[in-house]
Amino acid sequence: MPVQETATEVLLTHPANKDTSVSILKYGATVLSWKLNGEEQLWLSTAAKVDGSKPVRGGIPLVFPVFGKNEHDELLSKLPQHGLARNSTWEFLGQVKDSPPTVQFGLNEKLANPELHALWKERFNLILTVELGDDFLKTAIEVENPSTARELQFNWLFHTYLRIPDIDGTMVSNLVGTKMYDSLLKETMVDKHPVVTFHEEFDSVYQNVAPDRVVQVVNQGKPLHTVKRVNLPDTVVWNPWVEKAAGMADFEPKTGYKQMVCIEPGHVHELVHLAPGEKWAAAQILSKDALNYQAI
Ligand SMILES: O=P(O)(O)OC[C@H]1O[C@H](O)[C@H](O)[C@@H](O)[C@@H]1O
Repeated sequence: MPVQETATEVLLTHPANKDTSVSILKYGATVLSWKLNGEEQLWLSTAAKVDGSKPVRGGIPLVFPVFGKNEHDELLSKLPQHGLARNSTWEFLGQVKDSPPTVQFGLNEKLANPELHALWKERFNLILTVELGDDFLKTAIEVENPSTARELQFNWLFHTYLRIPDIDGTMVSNLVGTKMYDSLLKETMVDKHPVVTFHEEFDSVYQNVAPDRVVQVVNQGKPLHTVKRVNLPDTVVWNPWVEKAAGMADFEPKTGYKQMVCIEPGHVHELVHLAPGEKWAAAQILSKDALNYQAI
């Protein structure tokens, strides 16, 4: 059975390879696991809540309509960090394609977590499409503004926790020369490092990354993850390191920061402005490609 649904999750198995699968929690429409030929590609905290009591720590949480905390926008500033999509239960819309197996989930203002929607009373229709290829995982989002009168303003981001063997010896490529906002220093600069490496907490928003730049996570010279973006200009890179991991109750094991790096394609530096009746679409594609140094 390529698609199995339980009360809380949807599991897709590739018809040509039973060891390639993806599981999605209806809460947050959060991808919890993506196995490629039996090998897990995503990091999920062993203390992650999957009972709907809080957003999932790991996998691919969905960030909408605000990334981080917005201090300026009159409407968005009332929402908690990262908005309401990751803490709302989405509707499973079913399978839309057999090959590769593809499913959809939907969220709108009626289904959204009512306490959070009360803080941001906009109308919206979201459709998440998850496609399990034999060598890739594609997550695509469509946002519709159903209002006939009001513009919809939002951020979107796929908060992807990638699994790595060790943060030492791991680097992230193809971001050199890109303007970045260092969220820890609260400074904007151009990253001149040929690759990103990790020695302490790292939290930066790379802005307007050229659309053809393919971000790769490389460990000991071996390309582990390739992240492609469709209509997502920004990329957040995050590793919490020792102290931040220690401060998160749902982050376990505490040494787990060594086994993960978040590469988060999004539209977060600026808001998307969506006119009444209009749609906006974007996607992330994860794969394991050969090394491709586009910029050093
Ligand atoms: O703890 P959360 O609300 O899930 O946020 C986790 C992280 O998300 C993003 O990567 C931000 O850039 C970080 O500043 C934040 O700490």
